[in-house]
Amino acid sequence: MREKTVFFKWFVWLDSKVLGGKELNIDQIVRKDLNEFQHSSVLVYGDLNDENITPFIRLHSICQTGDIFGSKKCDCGRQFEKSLELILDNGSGALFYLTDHEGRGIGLFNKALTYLLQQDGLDTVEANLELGLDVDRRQYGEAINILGYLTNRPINLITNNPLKISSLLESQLDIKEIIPLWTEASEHNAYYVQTKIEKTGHLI
Ligand SMILES: Nc1nc2c(ncn2[C@@H]2O[C@H](COP(=O)(O)OP(=O)(O)OP(=O)(O)O)[C@@H](O)[C@H]2O)c(=O)[nH]1
Repeated sequence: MREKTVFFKWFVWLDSKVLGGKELNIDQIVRKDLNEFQHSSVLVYGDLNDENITPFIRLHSICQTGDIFGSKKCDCGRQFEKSLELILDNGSGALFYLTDHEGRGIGLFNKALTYLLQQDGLDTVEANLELGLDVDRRQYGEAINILGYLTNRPINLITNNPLKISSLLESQLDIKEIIPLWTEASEHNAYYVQTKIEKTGHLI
């Protein structure tokens, strides 16, 4: 754990769909009840446009159980901490916290249902399928758009996920390097991590 205090810039955005597709001014926006919407946001460290540093970018999918409650069933919480450490060590970068990605896009309630199935021995992929849900329905377009406002420079992407990489490459982002993000496996998440490697093709 770091002792040093570090400063980030923090940005949150609003999808115009939430405003009924209308252009509203701030006075009109504050009077709307936006509480029912989960908003994603991004922490920015250093200067993303510094020509001497390629920023490290992490698109982190929300995981209430792992990131907030510290569940060891998955590796999400430790990945969150480690990606921030990588960004700090690099000197510039951004961590997007994507709130419509819970459970790889199936939502928290359905993720809880998959946990019940996993208790009966199904793996994390089989459990989604057993419920008739996609294995992964996450979209990255919103984060990619916001990243475009922050920088047009090449980036290094922190991930092991091949789907994430292909989505970003399809959107013409200039990715210089993929920064792997494995954390120490424990007896609690070994099956989860193994499933990521064997079934969803996460890169070793
Ligand atoms: N459906 C489902 N989702 C889970 C489960 N455990 C964690 N998640 C979600 O998985 C998402 C993270 O996906 P991961 O596969 O761990 O990692 P990734 O984002 O694909 O890849 P990296 O960029 O390498 O971290 C988060 O949204 C978690 O809420 C589970 O058992 N079932």
